[in-house]
Amino acid sequence: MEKERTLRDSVLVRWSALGIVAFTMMAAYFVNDIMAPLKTMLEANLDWTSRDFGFFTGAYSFLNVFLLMLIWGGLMLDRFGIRLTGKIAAILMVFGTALQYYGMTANISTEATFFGYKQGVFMAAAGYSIFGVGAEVAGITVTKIIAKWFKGKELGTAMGIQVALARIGSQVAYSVSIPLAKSFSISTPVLLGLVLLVVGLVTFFIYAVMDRKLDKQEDYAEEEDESKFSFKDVKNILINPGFWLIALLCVLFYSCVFPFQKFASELMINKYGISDNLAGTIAGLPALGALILTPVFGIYLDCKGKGASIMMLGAAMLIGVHCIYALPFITNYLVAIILMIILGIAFSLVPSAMWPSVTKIFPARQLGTAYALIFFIQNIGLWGVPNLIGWVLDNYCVVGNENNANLYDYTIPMFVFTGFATLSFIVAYLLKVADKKYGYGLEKPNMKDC
Ligand SMILES: NCCCC[C@H](N)C(=O)NCC(=O)O
Repeated sequence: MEKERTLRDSVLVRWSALGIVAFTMMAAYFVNDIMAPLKTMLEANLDWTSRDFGFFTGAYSFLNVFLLMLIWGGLMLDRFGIRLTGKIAAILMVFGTALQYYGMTANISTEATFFGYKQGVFMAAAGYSIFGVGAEVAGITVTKIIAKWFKGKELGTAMGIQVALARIGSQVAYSVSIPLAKSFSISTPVLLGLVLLVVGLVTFFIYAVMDRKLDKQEDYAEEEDESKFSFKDVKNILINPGFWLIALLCVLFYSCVFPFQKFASELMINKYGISDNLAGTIAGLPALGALILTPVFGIYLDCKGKGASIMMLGAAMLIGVHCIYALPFITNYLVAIILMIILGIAFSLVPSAMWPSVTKIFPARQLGTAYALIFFIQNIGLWGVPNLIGWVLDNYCVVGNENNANLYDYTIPMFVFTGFATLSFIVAYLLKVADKKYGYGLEKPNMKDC
C-alpha cells in the first residue's frame, strides 16, 4: 500500500519549516556576536575593562558548563520533545538578551560591584549566560528538527544552509555593530538583536504548529528517534578514544576561532590602524568565508573524503594565521585582511570535516548524546579562553590610553592562540593515527556515488 503523503513530502512546506527555524538561529548568532566589535567603546563609554569583556564573553558558556545546562537541555529535548524545548530555548534567549540590555542601559553606579565585577557588567553577563543556554539548546533542537523533516531527503544540504544562514547572522552583527552604536547608542545593537530574537520566538511558535501537524500525520514518536540523549550510552562514548580526540580538537579549534573573533576588532584597530567602522566587518570575514566555502568543502568531503587530513590542514593554517598576527613587526592592514580570509578557509575546512566525522565514529543511536557531550566540552573553551585573554590583556598588554579606552599590544594573546592552534594540530594528527588504528573511515568519502 502506498504511504500517505505528509507535510514533509511537500518541498515547499519542508523548506519553509527550515527557513522558519533557521531564522531563529540566525537571530541567535546575530546576538551572539553583536557585542564583540564594541569592546573599545565599552571601555570608553561604560568603563568596562578587558577582564570585564572576557568575563562577559565567556559568560555565554558559564551556565552550560557549570550547571551542565547543555546536558539537561539534551535530556529535555528527548523527554519533552522539540516544541516545548525549542519554545523554552527561544524564550531564554529573549529573556537573557533583555537582561543584558538592561545591564547596559540601567543607570547602575560603576562603583557598585557583585562578585568583584561592576554590577552593570555582572547583569549583562548574567543575561548573556541565560542567552547562551537558550542558544546552545536551540542549536541541538534545530539539528533534530532538520533531521526530522529531511531524513531520507536533502539532509546534508539543509544542514549546510542552516549553518550558512547562521553565519550571515554573525557577519551582519560584526558589520553593523560599531556603525549602529556610533549613530545611536552603545546599547542599540543589542536592542536590534532583542527585536530579531522576539521575531525568532514568534517564528518558532509558527513552526510548532507545523511540527504538531506533521506529528499527527506521521504518528511521530519521539521515543523512536535515533538521536536520543541517554545515560546508558554516555559510558560507551566516553571510553571511545575517537570521542576524546574529536572533543579535544573541537574545543581547541573553536577556542582559536570564536573567542579570537571577539577580540579581533580591537586587534584590527590597535595593531593595523584599521578604522573602527570597518574593523568589525574584517573581524567577521571568517563567517562570510565559511558561508561560501563550507558547502563547497562539504561536497568535496562527500565525494573524495580525506576528512582527517583536512582537519590537520585547517589546524595547520590556524597556527600560521595566529603566529603571523602575533609578530609585532608585521603591521600592514592588507596582511591582517589576508590572514582573516585564510582563517575563514580554515573555519570552513575543519567544521565541514569534523561534524560528519562524528557520524562515522558513533552509531546513529549515540549521535545525540555524542554531539551534546562534544558541545559541552567545547563550551569549556568558549568560557575559559575569553576570560584568560581578557586577564592577560589587562595585566600584561596595556601600552597606552586614548579617549578613555586602553591601547593594547596583542603579541602575548596572539601567541596564546598560536599555542592552542598548535595543540589542535597535534590532536588532529593523533585523530588521523587513531583513524588508521580503529578504522573509523574518516578518510573515506561520505557518499558512495558522486
Ligand atoms: N558563536 C557561536 C557559538 C556556537 C557554538 C555551537 N556549539 C557550535 O559549535 N556551532 C557550530 C558552528 O560551527 O557554529
